[in-house]
Amino acid sequence: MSCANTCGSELISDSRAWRDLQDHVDEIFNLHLKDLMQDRDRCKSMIKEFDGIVLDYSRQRATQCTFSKLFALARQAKVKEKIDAMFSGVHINRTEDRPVLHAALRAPRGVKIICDGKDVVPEVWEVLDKIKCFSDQVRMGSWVGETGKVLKDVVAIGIGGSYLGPLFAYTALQTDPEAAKLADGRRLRFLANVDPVDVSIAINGLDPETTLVVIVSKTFTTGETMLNSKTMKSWLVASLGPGCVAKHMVAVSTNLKLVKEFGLNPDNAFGFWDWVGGRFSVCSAVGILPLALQYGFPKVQQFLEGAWSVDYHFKTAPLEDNFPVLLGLISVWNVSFLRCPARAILPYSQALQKLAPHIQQLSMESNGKGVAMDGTPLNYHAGEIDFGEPGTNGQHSFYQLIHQGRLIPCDFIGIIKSQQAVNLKGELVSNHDELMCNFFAQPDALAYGKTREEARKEGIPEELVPHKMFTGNRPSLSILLPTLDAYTAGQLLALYEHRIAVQGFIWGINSFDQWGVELGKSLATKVRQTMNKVRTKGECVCGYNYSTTYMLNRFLQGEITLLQGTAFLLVK
Ligand SMILES: O=P(O)(O)OC[C@H]1O[C@H](O)[C@H](O)[C@@H](O)[C@@H]1O
Repeated sequence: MSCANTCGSELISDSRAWRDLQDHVDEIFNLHLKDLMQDRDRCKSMIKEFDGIVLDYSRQRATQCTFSKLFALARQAKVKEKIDAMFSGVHINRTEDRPVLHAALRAPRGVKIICDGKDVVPEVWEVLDKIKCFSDQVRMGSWVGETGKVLKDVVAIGIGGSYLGPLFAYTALQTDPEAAKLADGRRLRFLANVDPVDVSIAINGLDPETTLVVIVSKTFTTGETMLNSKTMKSWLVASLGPGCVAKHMVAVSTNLKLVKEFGLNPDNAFGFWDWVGGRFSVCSAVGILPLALQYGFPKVQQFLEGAWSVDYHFKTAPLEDNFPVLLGLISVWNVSFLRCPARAILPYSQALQKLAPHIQQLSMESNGKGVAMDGTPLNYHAGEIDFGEPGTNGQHSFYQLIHQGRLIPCDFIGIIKSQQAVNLKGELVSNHDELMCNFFAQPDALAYGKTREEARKEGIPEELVPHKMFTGNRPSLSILLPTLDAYTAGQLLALYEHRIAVQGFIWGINSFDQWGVELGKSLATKVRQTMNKVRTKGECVCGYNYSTTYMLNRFLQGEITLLQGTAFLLVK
């Protein structure tokens, strides 16, 4: 029974557009991609270009009729109206009563984006101008450390949305020749995990005299970031004295009160706003400050321009030509109708190695929800499991499952002109062409497969035929970018950000909160108190179930065993 009948609430699954798609699934299950790919007109209608990006979604298990039905679903879910509401500063993050305006972070000067009666773009540029000024000073050596040395190394402390997006962008530009030149002599490290091992990796080879620490935390309360910040502060102070903090530590946060309480000068803080969700904050000071310190502000501005190009397209293009809408609809089709549990993100570029980890948070934290906006439990799955690796590494790892195991729609991302050209004499193709051969081969291998007859024709022994045949009919889409630079990295970021929002708009969920991460955090607080009492007062572990009590005791006693073991070794 649909919820509409029991509690007066409408889920998208109650709509005719949804049921129409459900009825259409069997028709699609009877078709094979190898046949669909014969239809040139169909393929032609499923290849689109926008601002240098080529999107080919002809290898989706879908016909033109499927897409008409998907557009009807988008209209039913009021996707266009929701996009407009987002760009107009409506509080679409209803559970937190906040607007969702990360697009305003990359709006060019002069564009007006009104939020609660106020144009937010001038405030955005005030912070960007401050970042430009500060990063120029540090890079040019007019802002120096406690002992007068240039601060050539940066450690950016932050986790989740205050880490993954900036890391993606940093890595994408690291091997871009122009960006690399701008970063010459500088190092940017990220410190996310509260694991002391991560601290030791972050500071390995760094000198406190030449290191600037940037604390990045939207709330300035995240346990991991706060402990790492204190650890880094003590590392700096131990060698440079307490007065060094003003020159060696700055912060990015929406909570400037807590920044001050931490002991930082508010002048050394770069603000942003509640209307920027953590995982959507790459284009705020969260990403822009560390990236500008590494690559210089003008380079990072190109990243903002690339993202804005997609923002503007998303806001203005009709549904049928709108890349994020198309991508979002494809994912809804695969998850909710073809029942695919996951999505593989497969960039054929080593520089995009941190794309999948960023999308994991962006997508799974946004759409991993069980109730609709009004609290009604969903009777369909929202969200998917995102994972991926750069090609061809993934091919030698998990592609087996994608070719012969589970049905996993794949995003293939290719680059026309590599950041690094290597052309060896005597080789059939250049190294980048070699990489891209795989980008072109894999989608067809997945779509066409290999029949029993084809396997037999190859002379494969009969008993091995079932093992060496491929069912095919496995969906993928391909995105081809002209090059990988700051601009296209920004485009790619915005494409995924908006695609994920579209999925949430259709599923009727709130993609902009993340209450699901809270429960584990609050239980950890209880464990922290227990650990402290056991270690400092010798109290016993109590108030937990048998399993947790056992494991906690084992952990707490383990240290003693280890110490005894060490002592034994010493005695020996
Ligand atoms: O930026 P912060 O406030 O430190 O938050 C860092 C991260 O922690 C939380 O647990 C959330 O799940 C993330 O969405 C957030 O990005």
